[in-house]
Parts: sequence; structure tokens; C-alpha cells
Amino acid sequence: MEEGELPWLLVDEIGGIRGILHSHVPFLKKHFHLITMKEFLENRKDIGKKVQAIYLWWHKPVINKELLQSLPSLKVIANSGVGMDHLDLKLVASFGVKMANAPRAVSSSTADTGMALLLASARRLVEVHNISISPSMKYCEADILGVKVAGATLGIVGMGSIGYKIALRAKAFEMNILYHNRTQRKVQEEQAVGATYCKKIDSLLQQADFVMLVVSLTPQTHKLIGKRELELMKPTATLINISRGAVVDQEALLAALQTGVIRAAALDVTSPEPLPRDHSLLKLKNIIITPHLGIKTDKATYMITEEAVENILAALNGLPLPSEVLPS
Ligand SMILES: O=C(O)[C@H](O)CO
Repeated sequence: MEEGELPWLLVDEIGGIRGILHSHVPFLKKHFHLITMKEFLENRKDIGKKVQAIYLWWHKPVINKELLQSLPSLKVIANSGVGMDHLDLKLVASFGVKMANAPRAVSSSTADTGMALLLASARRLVEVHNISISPSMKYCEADILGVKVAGATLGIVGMGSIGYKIALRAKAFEMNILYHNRTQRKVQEEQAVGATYCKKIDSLLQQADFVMLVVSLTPQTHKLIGKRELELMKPTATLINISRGAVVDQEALLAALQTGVIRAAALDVTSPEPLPRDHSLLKLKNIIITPHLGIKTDKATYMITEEAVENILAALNGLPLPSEVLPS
């Protein structure tokens, strides 16, 4: 890098369906010389030598050995979210490249998504919206009875920062709260949100009216919710997934929704994303599917970019990264 030159930052694309947002570009350009994958691929050799950082936006660009080999000056990869399941952490670390995620920025907006899905499913908002706008609108009250949220039990699976913010919100909605997590939260933290720890997930599944999945995708959580777990749930219960599609066995979920093993599901994540247009889950009435809305609010996405920049600059200056992720 020549003196006075800004460090080179590689992004997948700017704008488009999954490119970094145009509104973030001036901020990024204050700190970096911005390069897109298209520009890099047109001049791999010269640009490859200069790129010191990658900003992953919606899991893109795909990081593989070939890309890492063509970026000899790469020092850091910053992710625009908290989940790192799309990255081979060991591979990246073997190139001496540091990695960071953006936990601070995501938790409130993702927790809002979870609560929005819970409320929408409980009160059948999508279904009644469709009834209300249909030209032949006709309903009777019995058709649109929802589930009362106050007094219902919410089971949160994964009590990290997002899970905890969901508990805070659920408390305000007068819900009873159970949670399952690898480790139990401190008593004061549990008391602050009125949450009760379930060491065994089975006990949470048996008691909850709403089960909200907030775990990271790991080999241990892959298909965590399958046929057996769905059958443990109450027939009146709703499954909400805001983690990763692969945490649920989708075939088992489809069968459970079709046969009334559980009442309904609300999914912000599926496997794959999006589902093929002819997928049977899309044909059900007792499901709500959103397109991985998670963090997507104006403020949270901007904060994520700020958090990424903070991490990248720390790595380039040889300082500790505020949200470094190490391979486990
Ligand atoms: O992991 C996250 O923070 C979001 O799901 C975006 O990938």
C-alpha cells in the first residue's frame, strides 16, 4: 500500500438484491478504497495484491481457498451479522486472516423480527390481511380467532443477546418465559426478564405455547428440531425460527403442520433461501414465511457497517478486534 493510500476493501457488489447499500458507500469510502468482486475478477492479479479486508454482506462474496489464495495481503474479514455458519473459520484462520462479526448491531432488530412473527402468527395477521383485501371479503368471528399472547408461555431456545432481548419484549407482553441454553444465565438476569431455565430442551418443548429458535447453526444444532421434538410440542403450539433454516428438519415440520402435530409456524429462515417456488411449505395456510428479515432495519444495517469498519480498522492497525470470532 502506498503512503496516504486508503486500505483496499473488497465487497461483493454495491446495490442490487444483496449488494451493500448505496447509503453506506460514502461512509465506507471515507475509510477504504472500495473494490467490488466484478472489478477484482477483471484484474485479479493487480487488485488481489492490494486487498487487505473483505466486508461480507449477506454472506457474499463466497470465501473459499481459491479466493484466499489470490489475496496475499488480506488481513481481516468482517461479517455483516452475527451468524458465521457460512464461513469456514478454520480455513480462513489458516491463511492468518482475522474474522469479526457484528453482535452489537443485530440484537434489537432481530428480536423485533422474532416478536413480530410471534404476534403475526398468534393473531393470524397475514391470513386476515388477505381476507380483508379480497374482493369477496366475508368472514365471521369464529374464522379469525387467534391465540391470546398474554399469559401464554414462550420457550426461547438460545439465550444469547438476541434471545435475551426477546425475553425482555415477551415480558412486556405478559408472557411466561422459559429458556434453554448451553449455560444458565445469572439469577439477576433471569429475574430481570422473569425467565425460567430448562436444562433439557424437551421440558421446554412440552410446556411452551410458542417455541422461538434463536441458536447459532453448528453441528450440534443442525436439525435440532425434528419429528421427535415436534411431537413433544403441544398441538396448539407455534414454532418460530429466526436462527437458520437448517436448525429445523423441514420435511418433519411440513408433515407436522399438515397433520396438526403443531398449530402453526413462522419462519424468517428456511433452507434453502428462498425456498423453491413449488415447495409444499409455501402452500400451507398455517405458516408465515419472511425473507430472512432478521436485522433489516435502516438503523441496524448502518450500525452493522459501522461495527464492521471498527473491526477492520482495528485489525489493520494491529489492535484487538472488538468482535473477533475465533475458530472453535
Ligand atoms: O446472522 C445474522 O446476524 C443474520 O441472520 C444475518 O445473516
